[in-house]
Amino acid sequence: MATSLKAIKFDRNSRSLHVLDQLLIPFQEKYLPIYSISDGYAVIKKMQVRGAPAIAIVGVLSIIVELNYLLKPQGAVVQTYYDIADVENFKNVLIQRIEYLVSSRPTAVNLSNACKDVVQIINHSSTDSPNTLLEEICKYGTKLFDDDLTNNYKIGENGAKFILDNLKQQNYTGPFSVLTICNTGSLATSGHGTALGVVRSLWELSKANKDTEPSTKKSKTNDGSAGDAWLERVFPLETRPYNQGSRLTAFELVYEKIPATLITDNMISFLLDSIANGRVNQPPVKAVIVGADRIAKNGDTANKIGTLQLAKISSLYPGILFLVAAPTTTIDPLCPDGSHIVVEERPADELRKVKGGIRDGDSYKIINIDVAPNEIDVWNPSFDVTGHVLIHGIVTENGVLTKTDGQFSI
Ligand SMILES: CSC[C@H]1O[C@H](OP(=O)(O)O)[C@H](O)[C@@H]1O
Repeated sequence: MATSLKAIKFDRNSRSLHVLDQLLIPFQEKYLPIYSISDGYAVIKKMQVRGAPAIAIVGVLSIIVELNYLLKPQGAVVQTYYDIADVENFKNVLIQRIEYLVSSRPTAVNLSNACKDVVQIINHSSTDSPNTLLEEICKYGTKLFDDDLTNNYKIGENGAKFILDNLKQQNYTGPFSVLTICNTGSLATSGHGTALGVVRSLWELSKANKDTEPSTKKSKTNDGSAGDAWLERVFPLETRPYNQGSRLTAFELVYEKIPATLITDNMISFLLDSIANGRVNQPPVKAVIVGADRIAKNGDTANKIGTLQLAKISSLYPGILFLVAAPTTTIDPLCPDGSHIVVEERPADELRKVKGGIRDGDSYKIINIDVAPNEIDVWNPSFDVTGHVLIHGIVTENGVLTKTDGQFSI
């Protein structure tokens, strides 16, 4: 299978949108055309597209492709939602369809923030021309896409330097490992990633420490002096029940040739114990880097289910940084703390069944298999909320937020 890592393909001339069906990764690479807000809702709801930044981008681009088609002669004939001749009706119906889009996944704030921005554009636009409104929304959507990629590289560098600087302050030298959960890479964003973007940048930045003699070290930490530690291995968690870790993050790490060892979500404690007592001969874990779907004003963070457990366990091991990596668009200043975050619950069958691939020649056939009795009740929260007390830093494109007297000032 090709190793394309682009989750989203948007042609800015034709304004056509295609998304990678992530339910099929790593077994098949298939791009799905998106023609409308309804298509955007469907791929986000089904998690064919997932990742807080990616769903915001696809959401806004689906608005653009809907309007772009609707405002063409052939589109006007088949559309059934809008009365283009009545601008107020047009705007009101468009806002209603955007509100429907936001309901696809309630926890990640990026989608609702981006859609709020588009509604602002609609409500404050001075134009009565749907075509002019389309151009205004298109300008916003392409900037959202471009800014996400730019921000991810900044997040990556800020996080990598923070980790290396922290290790230098600990006088730690040599190889180290990191843990991560879910998928927060190119498949969850416009590219590079957030937490996995920190891993990518850490791999590049610290490689210099591994490859050169102390006297000629090139890698720089925040204080500008050469660092003496380097990333040796990544431990991605499988991340049941959707398996973003085993299917998506493992795929990205193999693609990047970054050494990685996949573990199940229930191996965290034994891995950390086994490294500490020498049962497992791997470099010590010195950082846990996770993504975010919504960061409250006090730093409490909603992220993939399993993140809270990872934070609690790693807090028992001295010297392990627990970092959240996310663009500032994931911060919700209107949410005072984690108790106010709505946690999406997903369909029971996503836990009772597992999707996998059966080799079929040089390709795979996708199958669903039952892994639990159909009659069993299921609780399937897609996220959990990690208290700010367990978080050492929040890595953003503007720098790393840290606590003073135990409190974040966001
Ligand atoms: C940079 S992705 C942020 C966030 O989104 C993922 O959730 P999902 O796969 O359900 O969309 C996961 O929680 C990531 O940490």
